[in-house]
Amino acid sequence: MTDTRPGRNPLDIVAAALRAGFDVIQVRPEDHVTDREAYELTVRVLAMCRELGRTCLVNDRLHIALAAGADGGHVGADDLPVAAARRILGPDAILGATARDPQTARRAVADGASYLGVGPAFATTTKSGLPDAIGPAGIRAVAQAVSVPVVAIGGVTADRAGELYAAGAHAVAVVGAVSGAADPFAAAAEFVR
Ligand SMILES: Cc1ncc(COP(=O)(O)OP(=O)(O)O)c(N)n1
Ligand SMILES: Cc1nc(C(=O)O)sc1CCOP(=O)(O)O
Ligand SMILES: [Mg+2]
Repeated sequence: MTDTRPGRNPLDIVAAALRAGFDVIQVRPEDHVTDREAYELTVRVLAMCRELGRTCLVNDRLHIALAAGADGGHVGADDLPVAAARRILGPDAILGATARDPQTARRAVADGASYLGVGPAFATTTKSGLPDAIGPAGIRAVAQAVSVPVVAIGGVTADRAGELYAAGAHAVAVVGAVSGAADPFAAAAEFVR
């Protein structure tokens, strides 16, 4: 996931992550990023993904996903409802939804989510206001409740990703462990390894 916090260079990090073998990039423009900036970032990330046959999603701002021609988007509890997001993106787009418990997860899938972002797996400093970490057990509870892929998110490091896969995660999503690394390519490669 892109890191648009001040002082970060999201495009360089995305390039390193793609070079290391990441399959999916989610463009996640934070609130201070204008729509114009978010669109321009998405267009550039999408071009990098297309060149390598990887997938590009846009968080929250589905109009930008559509305008740029991205592969889909992601919504959470404060965003458009999943069913509305599905109507906007159409039947074939990838649509992720945040779910922290089995009941929310089942509802999101019924409303059209094609994968679920589940967390926070572990404590994170990247996003504030989150509930307590749910750990591998929380990931497992959701993974057992649905048949769509579960993406574990929140405080994920390469060292701890294995616990999440063992709990049923199909993938992990990461910001800080790659973006904040001294060598983002090496950090991303460690995840892939
Ligand atoms: C893969 C994935 N999982 C969860 C989220 C979080 O979405 P949300 O709860 O809407 O919070 P923001 O990312 O919008 O701040 C995500 N983006 N991606
Ligand atoms: C954006 C986001 N959403 C979360 C959730 O639990 O919904 S955790 C999170 C932050 C992910 O960043 P990092 O890999 O640096 O912890
Ligand atoms: Mg959101």
